[in-house]
Amino acid sequence: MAGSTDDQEFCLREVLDVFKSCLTENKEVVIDNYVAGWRGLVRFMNSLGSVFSFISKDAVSKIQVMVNYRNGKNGEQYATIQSMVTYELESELVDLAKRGSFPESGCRTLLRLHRALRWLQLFLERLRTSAADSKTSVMCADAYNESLAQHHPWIVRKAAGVAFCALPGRATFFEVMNVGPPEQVVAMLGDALPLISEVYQVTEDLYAKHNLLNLP
Ligand SMILES: CCCCCCCCCCCCC/C=C/[C@@H](O)[C@H](COP(=O)(O)O)NC(=O)CCCCCCCCCCCCCCC
Repeated sequence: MAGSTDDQEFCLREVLDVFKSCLTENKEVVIDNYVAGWRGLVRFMNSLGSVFSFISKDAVSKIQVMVNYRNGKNGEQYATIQSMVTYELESELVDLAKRGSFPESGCRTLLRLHRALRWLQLFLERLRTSAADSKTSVMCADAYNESLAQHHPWIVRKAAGVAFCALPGRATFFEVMNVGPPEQVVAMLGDALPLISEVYQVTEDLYAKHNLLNLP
């Protein structure tokens, strides 16, 4: 990703721009860009401290599964989420009801990231509309409870709750984003959110159409 390979130069705008570039003209979601977006987010999360490492480890391993498919012999089939779904379903490479021969199918792996994208969308929307004295930990927990938490067992929810308490306050959080003064952060979020939401919705509709929203 141009310009954001160095932690010092990290800017969240560039990361969110990558999500903007995910959608092709005919509304397909490009996996390389989707995965690059997640990489940038993970880098941002790592810069917030090591309490988040259990979260980033899981995200990194899912990102790696997708990268391996892209680099594998059927890489072309994994160019977009749409082509992946078609390919994996037609070739019967997905465990549909319970985990079996394909515990790391592209479809189920991407579904985990997709659910996390819903968390991101809700969290960024809260950040965007928050007052200067709002608590990031509360915004993050609310977004999580409304989305990802519903798919996580108690122990993961508990650990996530502990990690959220370690989030820096809104002012510091905005500084780490490295986008500029708070008004600029808010404006940047306003630009980025509709596109992130669109990527989310296109994926959600595709998964719903193929009955893949509950893949084990
Ligand atoms: C900045 C604060 C970061 C808060 C992150 C909120 C998300 C909390 C997720 C907690 C996940 C705990 C780790 C374990 C997950 C897995 O059990 C679970 C299920 O996987 P399985 O079916 O293979 O077993 N995995 C998942 O649900 C995928 C989780 C992926 C999480 C990616 C989070 C990346 C966060 C990027 C933060 C960027 C913030 C930018 C805001 C300006």
